[in-house]
Amino acid sequence: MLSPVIVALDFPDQQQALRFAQGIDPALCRLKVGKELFTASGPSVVDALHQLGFSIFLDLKFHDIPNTTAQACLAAARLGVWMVNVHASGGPAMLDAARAALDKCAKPPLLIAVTVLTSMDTANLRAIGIGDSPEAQVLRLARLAHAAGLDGVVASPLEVPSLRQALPAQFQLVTPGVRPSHAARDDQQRISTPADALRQGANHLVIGRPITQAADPQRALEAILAEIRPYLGG
Ligand SMILES: O=C(O)c1cc(=O)[nH]c(=O)n1[C@@H]1O[C@H](COP(=O)(O)O)[C@@H](O)[C@H]1O
Repeated sequence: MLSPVIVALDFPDQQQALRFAQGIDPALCRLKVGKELFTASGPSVVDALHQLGFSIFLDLKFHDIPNTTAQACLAAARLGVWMVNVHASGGPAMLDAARAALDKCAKPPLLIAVTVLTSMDTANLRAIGIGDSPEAQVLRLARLAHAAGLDGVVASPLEVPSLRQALPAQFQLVTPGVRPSHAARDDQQRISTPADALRQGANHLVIGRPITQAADPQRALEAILAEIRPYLGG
């Protein structure tokens, strides 16, 4: 089974991340290395996770001038990761530069754009000068990302239906803010269950604390997979 679950490895250091990863079957999920873990441990954690057999989403959400972003994407590609991301709000020139840089790679990682963070709601958007709803802003940024030739976007599960309608089927939808019905919401605002996200057309589910903080993470992962099995293609 090609699992849609990407476990967010939000740990403070490599030792804790590897201890967690050693208790998880790489056939059941991919792993996401984000800012906390990568800042603490650097590329060595990516190498170690590759050696354990995991595919890695390097989630550093690059957002900078086009040249800097493009070079950062290339550096990520050299680590052999499966997926990298940038902020769509970096604008068309930045997205084009990231795409052009990765197109030079023999085997480029998937290039994904973050739209509106799942921790943001209408009030937060208004506070940074955006009067549109999260859904309208997500759609605008996703169209920009698609026009620049990116492989997909990160958005909350709540926007998946409108994104699926507006963009081609092969455009990848990566959804954090996913919570099994029994789990705490934490700091996420725009959430849904794993089954709902897939039913609406999400391709990949990013799930952190409901798995990483579980008493038995492998069991928590298996329970989520059992819940979503009816919605998996193939
Ligand atoms: O790019 C992401 O992965 C991301 C984008 C977003 O809009 N919201 C979001 O929560 N994430 C990431 O998804 C993960 C969610 O973790 P949990 O809230 O613990 O499930 C974290 O690692 C976030 O950095």
